Amino acid sequence: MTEYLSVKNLLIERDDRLLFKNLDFTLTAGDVIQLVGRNGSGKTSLIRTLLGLMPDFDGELCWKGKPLFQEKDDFFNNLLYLGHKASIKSALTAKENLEWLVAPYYKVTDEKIEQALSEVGLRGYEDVECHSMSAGQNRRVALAQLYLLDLPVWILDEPFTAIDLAGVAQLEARIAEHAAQDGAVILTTHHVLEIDSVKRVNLDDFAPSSSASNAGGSHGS
Ligand SMILES: Nc1ncnc2c1ncn2[C@@H]1O[C@H](COP(=O)(O)OP(=O)(O)OP(=O)(O)O)[C@@H](O)[C@H]1O
Repeated sequence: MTEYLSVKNLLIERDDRLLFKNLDFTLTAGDVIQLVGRNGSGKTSLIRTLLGLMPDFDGELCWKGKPLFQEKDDFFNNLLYLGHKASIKSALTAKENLEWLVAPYYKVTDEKIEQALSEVGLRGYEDVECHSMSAGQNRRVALAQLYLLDLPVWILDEPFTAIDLAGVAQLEARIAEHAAQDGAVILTTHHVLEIDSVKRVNLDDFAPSSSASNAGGSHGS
């Protein structure tokens, strides 16, 4: 099984305030890791650190066993990242947004985009400008990337935001399907996920006052 990411003895501070320390986990093919923790515990900060956007940290981050930032081209070539904002341009149509979002990877056909939009419940919305769609529909346009891009590692920050119950169930099914096909997923959400064998990493366990953090850490599943 490919070991994609490993996080060893990670410590992150923001504005001189310790968020967590002694954090350890690995992301292997087939894994779904749910980052949990109270508001402000550092879930997004951890994701930003993995993406290289917060370079001040202590600890070791590896991609396929080698230092992550030496391997960042391979990492980014294998990564689908969806941030907690949907990253949708309101002046563009659903189809134009998806063309723009997948352009760094490859050119997709209109048919593939239509299929992906149909998967997220937006059949017939291809040529609708996103400013005239709801928040949940905008999120669904972004989520259509999960049906378009063939990338093994997904990092999804609050992907369920604004999504209705049926959409949540469908997204959970897509995540489980990806993992079953040897993909790997890290996501943040406050939802209780209906996905078998999801591993939970609770950042509260690694917060400064926590005994796990002081004792060297562990992660639950
Ligand atoms: N833009 C920022 N500049 C400085 N500090 C920030 C910024 N955003 C967040 N922080 C600090 O970093 C800490 C961690 O924030 P982060 O967004 O990583 O938490 P989170 O676990 O993702 O929270 P939530 O569950 O509310 O999304 C917060 O307690 C906050 O004090």
